[in-house]
Amino acid sequence: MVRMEYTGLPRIKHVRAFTVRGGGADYHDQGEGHWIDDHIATPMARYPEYRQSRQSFGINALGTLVVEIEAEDGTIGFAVTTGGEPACFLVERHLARFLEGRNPAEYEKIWDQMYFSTQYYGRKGLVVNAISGVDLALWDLLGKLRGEPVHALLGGAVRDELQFYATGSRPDLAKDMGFIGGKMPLHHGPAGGIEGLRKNIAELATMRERVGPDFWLMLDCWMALDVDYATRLALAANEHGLKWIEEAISPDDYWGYAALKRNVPRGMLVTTGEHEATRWGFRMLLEMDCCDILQPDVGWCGGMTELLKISALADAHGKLVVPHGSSVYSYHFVITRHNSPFAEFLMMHPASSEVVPMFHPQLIGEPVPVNGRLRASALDKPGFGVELNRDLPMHRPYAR
Ligand SMILES: C[C@H](O)[C@H](O)CC(=O)C(=O)O
Ligand SMILES: [Mg+2]
Repeated sequence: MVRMEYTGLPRIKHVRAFTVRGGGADYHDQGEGHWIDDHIATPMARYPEYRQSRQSFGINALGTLVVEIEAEDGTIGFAVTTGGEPACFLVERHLARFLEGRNPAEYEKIWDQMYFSTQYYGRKGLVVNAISGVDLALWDLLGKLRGEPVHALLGGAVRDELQFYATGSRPDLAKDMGFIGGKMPLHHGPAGGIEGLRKNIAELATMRERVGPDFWLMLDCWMALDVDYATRLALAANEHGLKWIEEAISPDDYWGYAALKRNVPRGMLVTTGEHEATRWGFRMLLEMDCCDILQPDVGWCGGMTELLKISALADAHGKLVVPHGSSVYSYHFVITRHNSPFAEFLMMHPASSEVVPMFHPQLIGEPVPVNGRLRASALDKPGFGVELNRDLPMHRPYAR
């Protein structure tokens, strides 16, 4: 039997990896005075010298990774994620071999080979960020080659628009801008003692007064707490209608999350997953009943190929998947899934007072919510529908 070339797509010619600094996919890499680096509770706050600023302990040490995949006909797919120079090494010196010369439609096999070839030193963190970047660039290329948006490749939109909640320092302003809720960073952790706990609750109470009884308010704890502190915070915050408590403890402490989920007041949601990776990591969260909403970051969890598996697993467990940040990579997913009913929008304006594109200045044509919403038709462009801002100074440290 003659086996037909089933896609007619040009093969992959070249994979390239670059670093770029200043916001964008490494959204913590912001200038001074930004709300995202203003005394936010972290696991490093146990050391007073690292308490005021997350940049002081290197939250922005990596910078952005840009992956470009060029096909033989000159079409280029690209993606951005966090990873910087070490991720460039991984992409150019290890992962590129699984793509060059291949058919871009073979994303399952390519993912499998990237993951299992790095498993002896990878599995989570930086290596999976790099795999995610390559995977997203591949989906972008596939969409561009087929002339279809990624959401169409995923099965198509299941609703006409996306609805967003906003993460930032001013949920009250987010409400005026039409968002459905506001997630604030927690400012004090266990090192701040009872005084800090009271300040956390006072901030929440002030915001509740400003936004009224119905607007969603959430707290992002960025892995800073222990189960006892998180439980006390949740109980006190319940009086002020906290909708969810996010990433309260270490992502490795599945047992702690299971305990926290049992401890929080009925109706309050426990969310986590932005620093979790792959179907196996999320399986732990699901089977140990760690949370109510999974929040994979599309650029960190293994990319779109892996997110589809994570979301199917979550669906079978009756759980929602609301990806962390990740801009267009998240929007193209959320619009296609019933168990992803709304999306996050990270307010990257330094004072959270204006809507600016989440990955500014790296993407050209990055859509932003208007009145807290985005029409599905705004995503109707080939691939992820954005272009790379080539005016930025990009560096290719491991060119081959
Ligand atoms: C605000 C949080 O500390 C973090 O910077 C962002 C995040 O975890 C989220 O958007 O979720
Ligand atoms: Mg978070």
